[in-house]
Amino acid sequence: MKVERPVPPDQLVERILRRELLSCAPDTPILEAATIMAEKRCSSIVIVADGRPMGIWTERDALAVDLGSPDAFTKPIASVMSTPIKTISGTTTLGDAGMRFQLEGVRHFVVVDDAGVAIGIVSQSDVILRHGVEHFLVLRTVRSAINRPMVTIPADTDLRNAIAQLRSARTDAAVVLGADSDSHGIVTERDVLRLIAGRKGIPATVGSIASRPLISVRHDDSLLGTRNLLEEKGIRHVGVVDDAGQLLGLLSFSDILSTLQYEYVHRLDEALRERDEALLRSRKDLNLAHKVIEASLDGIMILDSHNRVEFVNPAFTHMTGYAPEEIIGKTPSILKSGRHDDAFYTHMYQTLDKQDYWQGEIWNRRKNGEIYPEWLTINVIRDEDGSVSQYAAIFSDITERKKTEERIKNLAYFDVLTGLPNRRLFLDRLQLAIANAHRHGHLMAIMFLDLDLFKRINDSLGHGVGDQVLVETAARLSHSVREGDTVARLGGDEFTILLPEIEHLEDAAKLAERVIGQVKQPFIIDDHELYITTSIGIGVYPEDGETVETLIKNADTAMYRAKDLGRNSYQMYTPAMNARSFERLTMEASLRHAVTRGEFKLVYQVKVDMDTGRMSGVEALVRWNHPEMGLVSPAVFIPLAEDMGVISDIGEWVLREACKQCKHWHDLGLPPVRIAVNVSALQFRETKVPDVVARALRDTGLPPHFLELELTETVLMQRVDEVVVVLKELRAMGVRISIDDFGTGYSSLSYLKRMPIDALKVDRSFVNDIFDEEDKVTEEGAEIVSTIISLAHNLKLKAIAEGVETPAQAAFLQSKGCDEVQGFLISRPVSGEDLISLFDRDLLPEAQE
Ligand SMILES: Nc1nc2c(ncn2[C@@H]2O[C@@H]3COP(=O)(O)O[C@H]4[C@@H](O)[C@H](n5cnc6c(=O)[nH]c(N)nc65)O[C@@H]4COP(=O)(O)O[C@H]3[C@H]2O)c(=O)[nH]1
Repeated sequence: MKVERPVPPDQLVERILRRELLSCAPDTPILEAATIMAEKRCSSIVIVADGRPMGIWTERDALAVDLGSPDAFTKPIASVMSTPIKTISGTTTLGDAGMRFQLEGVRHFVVVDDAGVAIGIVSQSDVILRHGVEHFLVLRTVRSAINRPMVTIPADTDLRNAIAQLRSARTDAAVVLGADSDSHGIVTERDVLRLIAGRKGIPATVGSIASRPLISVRHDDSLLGTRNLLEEKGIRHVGVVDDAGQLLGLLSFSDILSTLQYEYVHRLDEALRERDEALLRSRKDLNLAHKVIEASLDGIMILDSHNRVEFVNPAFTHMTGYAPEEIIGKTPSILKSGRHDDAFYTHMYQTLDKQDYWQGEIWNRRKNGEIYPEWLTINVIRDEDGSVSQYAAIFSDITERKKTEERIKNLAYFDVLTGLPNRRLFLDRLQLAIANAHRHGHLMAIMFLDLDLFKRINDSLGHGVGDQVLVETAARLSHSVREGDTVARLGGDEFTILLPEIEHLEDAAKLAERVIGQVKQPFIIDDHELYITTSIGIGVYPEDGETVETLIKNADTAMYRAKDLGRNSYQMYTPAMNARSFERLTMEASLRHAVTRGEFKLVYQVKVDMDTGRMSGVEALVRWNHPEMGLVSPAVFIPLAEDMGVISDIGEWVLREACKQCKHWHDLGLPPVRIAVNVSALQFRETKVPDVVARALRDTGLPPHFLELELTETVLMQRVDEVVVVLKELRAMGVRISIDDFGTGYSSLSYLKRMPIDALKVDRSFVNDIFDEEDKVTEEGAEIVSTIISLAHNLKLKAIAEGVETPAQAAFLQSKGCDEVQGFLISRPVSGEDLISLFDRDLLPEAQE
């Protein structure tokens, strides 16, 4: 009995069958069949006709042969074989085979192939012993395996009688009793078979064929040792003796098997139950996996080992546009976008080969031709033997993600409104340009640009128009520069130009002139014709700074210098400028406290009635008397105050002070005069002007019709309807309204008509342009002034000219019907005290002459 290496229960019977099948034809004489079996020490022979097993004849059947009848040995085996024969397919698993042995109560199956041809035999012991029994046998004693009564036959018993006893006891062996225990022997079915095969005549008593001595083991020996003994001796039975050496019974190999059988069947049941549970589990798992794959938002594609599509899920179809039937059986190359070269795919397959895994971004093509990016993961699925069985590809469409990334990148480096590089990108490029210039020893330059009075456009025409101006400016700047130069927007109306390489300083200056010329061209936006100018500061590497910070600071300073010097121009940086910007900083700090510290004062400039030559009114002009800097011009600090958000405080102080002064003149008994106060556009927007005015009038006691507010044109074009309401309110109080600097803004006739105003003030730049340097009337200057005057009259408004410096200008204005004039010709702005001397006098120069 050979115990083989344990074989798993899902292995097939064909792996363990014994292929030397003892077989014979149906007409084989019993004698011959018995001889074959005895020689081969085999317990059965299969009777085969045309290759098919018909029946079986076993050692047990040999007991049925009538040994007394000589014909019995020559009878054909077919007449005594057991039939039908039980067969089992070679592809049955050992687990299932074990079950069949148990259920059908047989000890052998003839193994057949698919065509039913006998290919071998398998016994129950073959199956059981393949399952690894040592650990079990070692624990059991011999006594526990004895499960049937011992048959004993005295040695002198007639042989045929003895065989009959074996048959009736349904046992394969019996103890042949000798005179004492040492002379006991054993007789088995095999002995009977040998007798038939021997053809030597039949002995009379069983004692003559018994094998002696009867090999015995002790009752408490382990079954494993006994099994080994049986194997070693090549026998199938042993006697079992107790401690006293008394024979207790016979133990056969099949007894050991029966003992094992219970355990085996138990284990088999357990294995089967486990298998069923595992099957159920895996069926559930499969079901779950199927549902997950179907519902997955990721596209899933399974390819066979030849790279042909086996399966795709609905998400695949959704993303690629290919229905399963359109792609199954094809290779995935149908999805190729053409964006990747062969090297890309080669690398992918090499990685898959090496690592069984590839992940990355890939561009594919949908059925509609659209190319899209996907994030793809491919896993190689291998068989147990390691060969590739499938590829599983899982992917998601990352079009949106890529767009977002792109947007984020753009947001990080580009200005959303104009599409120009933003501050960060500009700084990156500047850093690079400095390094390059340093390495190659060449010059480079940056320009800082700021649109002059851009705030006015925003304030008057709204941010929509302002934005369009910025976009158009960006385009003009981009067209003005060379390839390789960078135009960037730093924010608001601030732009920069980076010239990474210039030969001479003049190159930068020339570009600045070109840019100024470009920006000066009219902007046509939403029916508005806008005239814009720009101030530019230039910083050159290495003269004006060798680091990003100093270059930027100095170009910025140069730009402010350009603005201070009258805008619409450029300035190259000079070290002296830094002193100025320092000045600006100090000025900002002091301006915050100027009102509370009482550093402001008002001066007054008269307006003269052209018809009478008498004072018709007075304009209050603010002055800042800075403790260190001295008198600072409002043209400098008013824009600063607007930027800093302190204009309304200053404005309110001016208003109260002016009203107080005017009331004071009245109280002095001087001829009652009207006082005009400037209100900045920002102040107009930020405060409730009628409330502030009402408070100032009430607190000072000045009657409202002696107060006039001078508003700039830009005020009129803020939210028009609201402005009209406020102006009407002021007019209803009795306050007069005039429009200052008329002609420099963008007011249209239709707006003007709707505005409740009293006068237009012709800007002094136009008055200045009436005559050229040789005192000749200029066509254009004269024309503009005449037009404004007639416009005012057409609208039933007074026309007032400011900045009148010469008698000729005054005469011209008078000839055009201008109602009032104001200017150095008549009087510079003077203190409230000094103004007293101007009352009640003819102030026009002709009258003086
Ligand atoms: N070249 C020349 N200039 C003349 C002549 N006659 C008068 N001026 C100047 O022209 C400016 C007239 O005031 P504006 O156009 O309202 O222009 C004012 C006004 O817009 C603003 N401003 C002055 N005071 C105030 C104020 O109290 N509040 C507000 N919001 N702005 C003020 O500052 C601007 C400048 O004021 P100022 O420096 O006082 O300058 C004054 C005045 O000194 C002349 O014949 N020739």
